[in-house]
Amino acid sequence: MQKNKHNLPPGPPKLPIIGNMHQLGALPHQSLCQLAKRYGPVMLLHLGGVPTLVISSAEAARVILKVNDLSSCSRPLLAYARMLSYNYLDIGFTPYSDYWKEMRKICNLELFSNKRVQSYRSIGEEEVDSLINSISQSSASATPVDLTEKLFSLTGSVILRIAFGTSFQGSGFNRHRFQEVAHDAEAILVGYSAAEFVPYVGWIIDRLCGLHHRSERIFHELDHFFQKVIDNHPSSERITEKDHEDIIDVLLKIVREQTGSEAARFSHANIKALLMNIFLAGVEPGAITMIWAMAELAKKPNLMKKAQDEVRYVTGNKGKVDESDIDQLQYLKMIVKETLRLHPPAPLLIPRETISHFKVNGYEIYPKSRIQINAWAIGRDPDYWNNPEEFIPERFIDSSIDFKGQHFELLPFGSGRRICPGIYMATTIVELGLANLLYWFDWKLPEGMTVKDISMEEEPGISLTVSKKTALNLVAVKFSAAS
Ligand code: HEM
Repeated sequence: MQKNKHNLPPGPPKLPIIGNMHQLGALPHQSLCQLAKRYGPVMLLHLGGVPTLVISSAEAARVILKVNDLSSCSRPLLAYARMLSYNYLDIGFTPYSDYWKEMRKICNLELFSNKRVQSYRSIGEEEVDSLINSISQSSASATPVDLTEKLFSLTGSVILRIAFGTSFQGSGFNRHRFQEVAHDAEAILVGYSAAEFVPYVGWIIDRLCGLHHRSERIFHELDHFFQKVIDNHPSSERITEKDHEDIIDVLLKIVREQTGSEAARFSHANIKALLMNIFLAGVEPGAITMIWAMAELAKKPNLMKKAQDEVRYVTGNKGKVDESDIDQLQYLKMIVKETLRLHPPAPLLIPRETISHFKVNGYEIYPKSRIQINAWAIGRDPDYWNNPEEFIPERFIDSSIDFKGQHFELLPFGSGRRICPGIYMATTIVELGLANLLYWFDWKLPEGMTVKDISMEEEPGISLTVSKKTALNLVAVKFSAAS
């Protein structure tokens, strides 16, 4: 197929069968960033038999995600996404189609609108309160707090209540297993399976390596959980007895209200496919962002102090940071932006596939090309950022740059038609969580540790999201004016 194509982007020479797979390393976004220094910001690799364009500059990302948004807004059919998305009935992994447009409309209007996120507000506040209470207990005994565990628990509890109307106790998952399943499912979704990249025999390799079996196990575990929570949902008459609708209530209502030719178009399988996306997107990326932010601040106590002064000044002696304070926390918002610049939780976004032909940087991009945008590399590009490796929230003072998809040097949520629809929901919980951690406690390093000992290494492995490799343990000292 490549033979009749001309003026393709440059890229490293490939090996038979595996192509450039061996060059991805344990942290593909980092290896690809290095390769881009040699071959340029529009680079062509072969992952097994699949030609893949890797984009590593803000300008090339703009040409793809804005100028050619419609041409580049599909998704490739990933081998294991088929299973986990109920045969592409979801929104995140389904190719561009009328079905995707319908699902996206439901997300934008019904599930993640500002109004809907506001209606979840009390859940976020209650879960943050219980996080603060549990940290207070460790603080009383001066034992280090495992913030990694606590923050995954926070996002897990919030998403369980908002989406599934349940809690850890009711879900049948313990907190550890919940996080493990989310992580495994993400790795399976975009992990480089042999079925994907090795023609004809790839599926045999996956079976021999146990990947196929592992995927089936995760799928059945989640499917069982989704079915159970759907079955436990009240009938239409009883919804009004609840103080708020969760996402399953909203989706069941859509199923019930289908009429005429629409009837049965949207069924339990569609709901479960969407729940799969919400489960995966809702738990890991938010927790990862808060963990990196706290690690960066623990490394720079002067910045931590500045953020604490701000939140304590704005909150005064109310004894609680609530969402109405968050708009005034300008420095905290800069910290979140800076964290997402250096540590985008999905460093290569979600792969795209082109629908029609266009050009980038003079190279021809053909239909059905796979595209990976390296948001991690773009966030560290010295052409756009001064001292790009340094954590400097102040760089956003007097800057209009944000992460809502209009500034291509900062793309943690992607851009264009496929931009993350959960941005508002995600930033709401990240800002609320961080503001409370900074308000209620001073954070110290465990006995014998110095700032140099805080590891900023990333967890190796091929997955949709990349987290901090080691748990973040800090000692919480209750701030006296807050007690
Ligand atoms: C810090 C938190 C989050 C980050 C960094 C993040 C990042 C992303 C990225 C990079 C994409 C792909 C965008 C593209 O292809 O251009 C995406 C898509 C998506 N995100 Fe998020 N996300 C976050 C939180 C959430 C939350 C809380 C939800 C909902 C509960 C959510 C739901 C989705 C969905 C459904 C898609 C697929 C959209 C589509 O393909 O049309 N995300 N997200």
